[in-house]
Amino acid sequence: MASNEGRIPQRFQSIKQVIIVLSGKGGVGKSSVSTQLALNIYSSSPNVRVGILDVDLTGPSIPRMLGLDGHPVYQSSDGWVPVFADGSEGRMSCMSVGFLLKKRGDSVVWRGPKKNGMIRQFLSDVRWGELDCLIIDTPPGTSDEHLSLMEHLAPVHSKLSAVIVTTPQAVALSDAMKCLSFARTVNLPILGLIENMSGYVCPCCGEISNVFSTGGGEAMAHREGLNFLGSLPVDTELVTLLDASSLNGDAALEFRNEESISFPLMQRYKATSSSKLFEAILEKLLNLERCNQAIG
Ligand SMILES: Nc1ncnc2c1ncn2[C@@H]1O[C@H](COP(=O)(O)OP(=O)(O)OP(=O)(O)O)[C@@H](O)[C@H]1O
Ligand code: SF4
Repeated sequence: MASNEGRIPQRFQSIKQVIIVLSGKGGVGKSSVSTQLALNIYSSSPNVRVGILDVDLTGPSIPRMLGLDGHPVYQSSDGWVPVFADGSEGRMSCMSVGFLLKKRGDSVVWRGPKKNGMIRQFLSDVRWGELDCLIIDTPPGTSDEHLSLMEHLAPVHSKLSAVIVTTPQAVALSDAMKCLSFARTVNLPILGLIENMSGYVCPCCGEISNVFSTGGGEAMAHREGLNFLGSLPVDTELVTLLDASSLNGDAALEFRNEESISFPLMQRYKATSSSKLFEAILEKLLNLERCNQAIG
């Protein structure tokens, strides 16, 4: 796998901010938080340009969540052209190993060096152009992918930081602590922590009930001196939305035609209660000064 490592600084020169989304445990909602972060940043201003790089090599889900499954990636003489979200007028772009697999469901079984090569190639070869923010969705835990990202990005980008996603349960919190420890070890500033699947939004009346424990993420943030960015309840509307985005063929067309206005995913997302809650999270993020972000 050829890569052009020397191009990484030049590629990242035109990207104002890079946010790495981390979680200690799988399935806590890291990819859906990455997707929501991108959608909220996109809609925060009419000229904002946002990219998502999905480096969850063994379980890429961003193309599915953005409704971009199966889109081809073009290789130009100057590198890979990212995939643009339908109707986003080129303001939301995405790159994922999911676009490079022959079919959805194919798995990537790679050892460390090959994974590192892929990440290096993503960082050096994707033509993001000017971006206000690049969000990087990572695999759960802290592994080759995270080390590789830090090795290549920390020396070239001064606005590199992370968001940690956890659920409130003890097992997820204990894994989130490992992420925090990783971030501290590699001097990665943490913007804050989001507690996902915290309570349940009733689809009938919108009331939030605490089915499982809640508040564990907030308590951990306070204990560790992190910014607590907010809680997101289990939201069936959000699941329906992200699952519908993954439809292919006729079903997807039918879904898209219901909302013929540009960027149908965004229209649907804005109607969910998660979107309102995430607006507050973004507000907090935007207000954070970088000097308050660094920890440890
Ligand atoms: N707040 C939420 N309410 C309801 N469903 C959610 C919520 N957050 C995530 N989900 C759903 O839970 C599932 C797992 O979420 P997601 O893929 O974002 O997790 P993940 O941490 O990225 O997982 P992994 O890294 O292990 O692939 C998805 O089907 C997603 O739609
Ligand atoms: S939250 Fe309770 S009261 Fe509200 S609709 Fe659901 S079941 Fe009924």
